[in-house]
Amino acid sequence: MPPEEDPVRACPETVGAALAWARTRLRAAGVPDAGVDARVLLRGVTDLDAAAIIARPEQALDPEARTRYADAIGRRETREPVAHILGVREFWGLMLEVSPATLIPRPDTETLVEAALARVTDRRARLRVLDLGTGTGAILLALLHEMPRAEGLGTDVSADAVALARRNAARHGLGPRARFAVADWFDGLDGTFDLIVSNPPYIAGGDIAGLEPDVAVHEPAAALDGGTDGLDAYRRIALAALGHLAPAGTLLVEIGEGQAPAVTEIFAAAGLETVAIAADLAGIDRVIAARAKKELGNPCMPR
Ligand SMILES: C[S@@+](CC[C@H](N)C(=O)[O-])C[C@H]1O[C@@H](n2cnc3c(N)ncnc32)[C@H](O)[C@@H]1O
Repeated sequence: MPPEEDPVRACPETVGAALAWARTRLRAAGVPDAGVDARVLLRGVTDLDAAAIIARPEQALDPEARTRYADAIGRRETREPVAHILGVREFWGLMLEVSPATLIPRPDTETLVEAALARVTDRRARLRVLDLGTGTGAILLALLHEMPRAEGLGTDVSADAVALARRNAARHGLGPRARFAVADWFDGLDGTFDLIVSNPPYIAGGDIAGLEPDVAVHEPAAALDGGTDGLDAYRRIALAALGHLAPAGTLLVEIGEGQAPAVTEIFAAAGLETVAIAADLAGIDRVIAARAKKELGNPCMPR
C-alpha cells in the first residue's frame, strides 16, 4: 500500500503532530470548524481527554489509534458529520446514539426543552408528553429525565428513527416511561397530552441544496424538508393538535428563523393561541408555545 493510503503511516505519531495534520486536511476539505472537529474526533477515537490533548502534545498515539483517527478524518473530509462518525451526540446532558435515519440533535432544540419545562409548575406531576417527529428521542427523553413521574409517547414517520429512540430511552433507563410508535403526525394516535412538543422539518424544500453538505447530503430529507415554504408540518400539526391537548395543555414547536409570525397565524386559524415565544442563545425566535383559546384549569399547567 502506498504510504499516503496507509492510515497508520499517513497519521503522524504524536498527539500534537496528528492534530496539526488533521486540521490541515479538514481545512483543505472546506470543513468550517476544522480545529474543533480535529480535537473532538481525536478524543472520540482515543481515551484521551481534552486536558491530556492540550497538556501533552508530545505523547505518542499507538498504531490502532492512528488508524482509527486517520479513518475518522478521512470520513470527515467527505463532510460526514462528526456525530455520525462517532455514533453519538450529547443533548441536554444525555449521550444519545445517532444515525443517518434522523436529525442529529442540535443545541438550539434545548430551547424547546427549556420552554416546555418553564410551562410546568410541578415537575413531579404525572404529566403526559407527546413528542411528534421524535427522531433520536432527544426532546422526549430530556423532558422525562427532568420530570421523574411523567410518561411520554414519541412518534416518527421513520421506523428506523423510532427504533433508535427506543434504544436511547433504554440507554438512559427511561424505557418504562417512554413509548414509541411509527405515525404520520397525529394519524392513528389516541388520547390527550399535557405537553405536545415537536421539532418538525421546517426548511423550505428549495433551500436544502444550499445548506452545508454535512446537512444537505448526510441528514435525511424527511428531517429537514418542510415543503415549499417550510411550513407544511405546522399546518398538519395545527389541524389535529386541539383534539389531543389535555385541558390547559400546551403545544410547543421549534421554528426556523423568521417563521414566528406565520406559525402564530397558522395556529390561530386552528384555534390555538400563542402564549409565549422563546429565543435561542443567538436571540433568534426558536420556539412557539400555544394553548387552546379556551380551556379548563389544570393546577400543574398554569396559563
Ligand atoms: C427536525 S427532525 C427532529 C428530530 C428530533 N425531534 C430532534 O429534535 O432532534 C424532524 C423529525 O420529524 C420526522 N418526521 C418527518 N415527517 C413526519 C411525519 N409526517 N410524521 C411524523 N414524523 C415526521 C422526521 O423523520 C424527523 O425525525
